[in-house]
Amino acid sequence: MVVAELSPSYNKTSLHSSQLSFFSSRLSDHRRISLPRPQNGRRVVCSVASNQVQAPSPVQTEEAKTKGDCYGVFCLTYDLEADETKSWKKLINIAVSGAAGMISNHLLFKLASGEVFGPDQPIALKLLGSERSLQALEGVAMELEDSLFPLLREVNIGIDPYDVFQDVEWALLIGAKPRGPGMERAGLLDINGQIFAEQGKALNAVASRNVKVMVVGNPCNTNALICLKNAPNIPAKNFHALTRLDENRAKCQLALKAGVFYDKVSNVTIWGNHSTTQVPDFLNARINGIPVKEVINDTKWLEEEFTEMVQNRGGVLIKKWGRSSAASTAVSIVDAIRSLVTPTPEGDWFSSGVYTNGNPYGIAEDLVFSMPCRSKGDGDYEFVKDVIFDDYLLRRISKSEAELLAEKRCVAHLTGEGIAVCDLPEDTMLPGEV
Ligand SMILES: NC(=O)C1=CN([C@@H]2O[C@H](COP(=O)(O)OP(=O)(O)OC[C@H]3O[C@@H](n4cnc5c(N)ncnc54)[C@H](OP(=O)(O)O)[C@@H]3O)[C@@H](O)[C@H]2O)C=CC1
Ligand SMILES: O=C([O-])CC(=O)C(=O)O
Repeated sequence: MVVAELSPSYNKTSLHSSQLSFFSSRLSDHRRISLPRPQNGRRVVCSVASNQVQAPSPVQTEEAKTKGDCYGVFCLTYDLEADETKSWKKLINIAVSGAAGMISNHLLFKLASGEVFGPDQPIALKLLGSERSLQALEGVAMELEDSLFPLLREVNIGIDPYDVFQDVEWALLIGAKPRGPGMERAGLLDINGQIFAEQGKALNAVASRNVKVMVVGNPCNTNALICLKNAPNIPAKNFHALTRLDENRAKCQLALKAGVFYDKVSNVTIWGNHSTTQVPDFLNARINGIPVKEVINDTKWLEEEFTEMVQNRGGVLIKKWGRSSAASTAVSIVDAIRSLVTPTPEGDWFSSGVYTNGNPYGIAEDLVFSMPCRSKGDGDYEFVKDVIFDDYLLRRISKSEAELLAEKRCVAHLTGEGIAVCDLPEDTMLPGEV
């Protein structure tokens, strides 16, 4: 009996799910919770169907028949085709790791509301946690249930990336160990690198072949590099390290200095690593379409105060707030995804940490480096060609490049490139560590 194998947390979730009778008649719902493999290796997949009136009849579909260890009502699958969802797009699967963490707590609700992928895009959320967070993940799933999001068609929680990443079209990799007091950057690179090596392998094995991967967990550039190296069957171009928060921070500071609202600031690139060596580019940035240096006639402020303010913004916020940026990070993940699924406005661009092979800027190949990108809105992107450089910008970019090359040597054991040599030029900080 499957029921006998289930943990108390399972029962709690299933009970709760049955309370979904408030769901409108239009919203036939189908949710799954995949729990860790029990000791005997049998996987439990539970789906919970909920409806109030005129519900489509539950049917034993092929999928249901193959569910194996399902029990009673959890084996039922509703026929979504029979539902009033014909004007909706095909459901997409989105995995989120660190789903019980602070950033996810903001992000998941934005994803489920339609704010990210649009009001006609139903989604399935696949939440990846760990033994320590499984119960918290159930709490997250309960809050998602209680929010009655029409577009949220499935929620699946699990701790095995090979289950959770099955067929995902987007993987938002947020979970990572925070750097604790006294921990060297090399130690963080190794611990988190192992998480991302494992997740890269899992994506390679079971995700959609064109999955787009957004790495948020720090140190995100090198984590993204490790992840893509462990996923050779997925195009390296599909991996991103989140530097959009840095871009947003830079836009805010430029707007403040110029006395304009921040929607007037465009063409802001963050170059390099998501660390204190990152380079917010004021040379190519524009305010009201005019080069920033013509609007803010204060090179010393731009080179020193502005640059350091952006580089250190995360740390200053932690000192005030007592925890790292979570809401604004979630907003920036939304921005980063939307920049890939909607066409970039004419003449503008966005920053993302992407694979350097084929870049037109002379940046060393085989790194994940933040650069200016443009998208047609098809999930893909291209490098921006019309950017200019001066000595200051090149010098700063080289410093961030050197840091990422050193980080790469430090994780060679995780990228299949031999023995790691960890000789970091200086123990640089994450933006939140300063
Ligand atoms: N790129 C960017 O711009 C930014 C990146 N970040 C980074 O995003 C990540 C997540 O931040 P946030 O959501 O605030 O963090 P939280 O601490 O709230 O959540 C992090 C999650 O990471 C998971 N985790 C994975 N491995 C470990 C481990 N060994 N020890 C502890 N937790 C682990 C935990 O989930 P579980 O137990 O389920 O695995 C935890 O819920 C961090 O790495 C942070 O530095 C933050 C802000 C900006
Ligand atoms: O260091 C952290 O965890 C937070 C971070 O990346 C940021 O605020 O940019």
